Amino acid sequence: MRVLVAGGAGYIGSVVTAALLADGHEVTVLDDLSTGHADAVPEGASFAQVSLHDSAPVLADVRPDAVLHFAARSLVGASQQQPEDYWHVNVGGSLALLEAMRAADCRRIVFSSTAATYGEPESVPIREDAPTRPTNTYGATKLAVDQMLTSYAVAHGFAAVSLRYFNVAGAAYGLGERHTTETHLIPLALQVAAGQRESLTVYGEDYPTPDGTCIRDYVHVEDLAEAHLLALPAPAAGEHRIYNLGNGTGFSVQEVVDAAREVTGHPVPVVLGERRAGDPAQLVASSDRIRADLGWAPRHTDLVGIVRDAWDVARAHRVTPQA
Ligand SMILES: NC(=O)c1ccc[n+]([C@@H]2O[C@H](COP(=O)([O-])OP(=O)(O)OC[C@H]3O[C@@H](n4cnc5c(N)ncnc54)[C@H](O)[C@@H]3O)[C@@H](O)[C@H]2O)c1
Ligand SMILES: O=c1ccn([C@@H]2O[C@H](COP(=O)(O)OP(=O)(O)O[C@H]3O[C@H](CO)[C@H](O)[C@H](O)[C@H]3O)[C@@H](O)[C@H]2O)c(=O)[nH]1
Repeated sequence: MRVLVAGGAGYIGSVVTAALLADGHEVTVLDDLSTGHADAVPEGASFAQVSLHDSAPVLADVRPDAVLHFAARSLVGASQQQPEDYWHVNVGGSLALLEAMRAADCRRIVFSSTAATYGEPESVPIREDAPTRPTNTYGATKLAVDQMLTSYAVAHGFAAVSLRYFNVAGAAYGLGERHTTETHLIPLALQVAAGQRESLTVYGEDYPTPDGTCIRDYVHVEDLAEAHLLALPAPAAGEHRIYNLGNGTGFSVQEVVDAAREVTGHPVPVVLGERRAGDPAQLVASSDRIRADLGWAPRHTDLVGIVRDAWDVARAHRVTPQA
């Protein structure tokens, strides 16, 4: 297929671009480099430094068979401070992209949705038929795009898949997480291990979990890439599917810190902090639907292995020069 990857210079988009190329697809990356890196675009992909809002000429020129849409603002805290930026990029940008697709007669799309569309869960593991009650603007904007896709499928014959990622982690194809503003637990713990930060603040130790710290579902980015390859041809015209993507197992913040110590062999000093607003005690996905429909099965489910892959690539990028 000829595929356009919006946001392919970012963490997940670059890994999926590499997987698409390895699978024999022709790839054009569209990215404004607002949080991505030009050198993350894998060799073999064409690159257009263009915003979602100005994507029409690129779509008209490339005439892709399908679009994979990763481009977004995705910091939960910032979404509460600057909601306008999140509605503009995530919703306005996605609408511009869908209209550019329609004009170029491309109606197949896989979209990066999120566990944040569910909000505080009533029960875990979380299934796709759970209520969607986002507790922050980021989750609300992603849910709005999911709904946009449903209506484009019904009205305009789009074949669409929303993949609701839980906590994406690890590295593949030499590509890992390199966010200038890093808020995610695993890269932060590894920066502490590398001596780039003094300590890691653990946001709360009094949750109703076995060790008192929050439990999350860390899914390896390589397993996520595999899910995109399976999802791409799956829906028929007029169909919008929604799939959760998680590891199936939850790990606590304390277990992540222990894994970071084990993998790196360095101390990871920890400071106990307040709970972070809006953090549910436990978020774990049921990925039964994508397993049943598409035969997806995560292969890199071991936490130490996930942390090791992240560490190896971070070191190779000299993000952790002391290591
Ligand atoms: N990392 C996670 O754990 C996680 C979890 C759930 C969902 N997601 C979603 O997955 C997607 C990828 O996440 P990531 O961690 O790789 O983020 P990232 O910031 O590394 O990648 C996003 C990419 O989109 C680009 N971009 C942003 N706005 C753009 C615009 N207006 N026009 C063109 N390009 C634009 C950025 O430059 C960047 O390269 C996002 O949509 C995010 O919301 C991520
Ligand atoms: O310095 C830190 C950073 C994180 N945490 C804790 O570690 C866990 C994981 O936090 P992350 O920030 O790495 O990830 P989140 O679970 O907050 O966010 C993830 O899930 C969200 C849905 O709730 C969104 O989908 C988001 O994009 C995705 O990264 C949380 O319990 C958090 O409180 C700490 O204790 N200290």
